Amino acid sequence: MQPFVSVIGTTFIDCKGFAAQAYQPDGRNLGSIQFVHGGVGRNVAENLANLEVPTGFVSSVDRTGLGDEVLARLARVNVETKYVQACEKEGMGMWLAILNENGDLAGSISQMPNLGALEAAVKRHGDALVSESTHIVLEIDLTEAIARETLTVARCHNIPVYGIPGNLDIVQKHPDLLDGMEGFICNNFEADQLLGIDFTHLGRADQQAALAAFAEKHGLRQFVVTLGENGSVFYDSRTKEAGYQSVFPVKMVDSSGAGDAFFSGTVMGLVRGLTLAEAVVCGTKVAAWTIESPENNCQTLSVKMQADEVFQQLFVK
Ligand SMILES: Nc1ncnc2c1ncn2[C@@H]1O[C@H](COP(=O)(O)OP(=O)(O)O)[C@@H](O)[C@H]1O
Ligand SMILES: O=c1[nH]cc([C@@H]2O[C@H](COP(=O)(O)O)[C@@H](O)[C@H]2O)c(=O)[nH]1
Repeated sequence: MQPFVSVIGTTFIDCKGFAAQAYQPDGRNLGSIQFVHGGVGRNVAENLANLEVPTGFVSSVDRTGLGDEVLARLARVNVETKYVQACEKEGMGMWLAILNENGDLAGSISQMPNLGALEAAVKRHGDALVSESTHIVLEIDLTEAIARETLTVARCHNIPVYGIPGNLDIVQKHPDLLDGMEGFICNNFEADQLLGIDFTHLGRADQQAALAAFAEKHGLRQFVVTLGENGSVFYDSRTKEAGYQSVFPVKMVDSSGAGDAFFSGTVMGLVRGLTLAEAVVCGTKVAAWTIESPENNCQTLSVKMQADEVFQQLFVK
C-alpha cells in the first residue's frame, strides 16, 4: 500500500540573523538576516515530501501574501494542503533566531500562532484526514484538545502516530499522551525535562536503559533521543533493540531545523519499513544535509537524489 503521511503542526516564519564574526550579545554584530519558512510541522512536511514520501499538511496560515507563499512552496514539492486553514490573523507563528559565527543558535524568541482554527479543523476533519492516511505525524505541544482528538481518532482507525515536541508545554503536563504512540523523538534537553533526570550527562548504556524504562512504562513503541553533535540513542520496545548512532561530519552553516530533519529522515525510514536502527541512519543523514543549508530544509533536488541513494545503497537488500 502506498504510504500517505498527514502532518498536523504549525507554520512559522523564521527571521534568522547570521553573525559574520564572533557574536557579541551586548555589542553590534554585522552579518546577514533572512526570512525563512519554518514551524516544526511545516519543516517536517516539506522534508518528508523532499524525501519522496506522499505527504499532507494540516495547519493554519495567514490570509496574506506570506501565507500564499508558504502554500505555494509546499505545493511545488507536492504537499497536499487541503486541510490548511487560512486565517485573517495569527494563523502563523514567528521565530526570531540569532545564529553565531559557527551556525549555532545563540538566542531566540517564539511567537506562537493562535491555534483555535487548527483545533476546530482537527475536530471537524479529524476522522476524514486520519482515514485518508497510513501514518500521522503530530506536533504534540499544540493544544491538549488537538493532541487528544488526533490520538483518539488515530486509535479508532488503527493508524500509527509519530510525535515530535514543540516547547514541551503540553506533553510535560500530560505525559499520558505518549501512551501507545508508535514513535516519539526529542532532543536530550527535552529528555532531561520529560524523564525528570539528568539524561544529558548519563553514559550511553544508562541513557539506553532510561529510554527503555520510559518506553515500556508508556507503551511507547519507538523512542529516540538526539544528542546534537554527539548523535542519538534509541530503543524499540517491540523488538527490544537499543542502540547508539554517531553523526556524519558536516560543514556547519545553520544548526536550526536539525531536529526536525532528523525526525523526518527517521520517519521516512520507518514508513518504508526499515528497522529503527536503519531509520536513524536516514535521520542522521537528513539532519546533516539540513545543517549544511541556511534553510530549515535541505535542497529539494539533492535531497531527492541522495535520499534515494541512501535508501537504495544501504537498505534495499
Ligand atoms: N554538529 C553536528 N554535526 C553533525 N550532525 C549534527 C550536529 N548537530 C546535530 N546533528 C544531527 O542532528 C540531530 C539533531 O540535533 P539536535 O541538536 O539534537 O536536535 P534539535 O535541533 O532538536 O535540538 C543529531 O542527532 C545529529 O544527527
Ligand atoms: O515555539 C517554536 N519555536 C520554534 C519553532 C520552529 O522550530 C524550527 C527549529 O527547529 P529545531 O528545533 O529542529 O532547530 C524553526 O523552523 C522554528 O520555526 C516552532 O515551531 N515553535
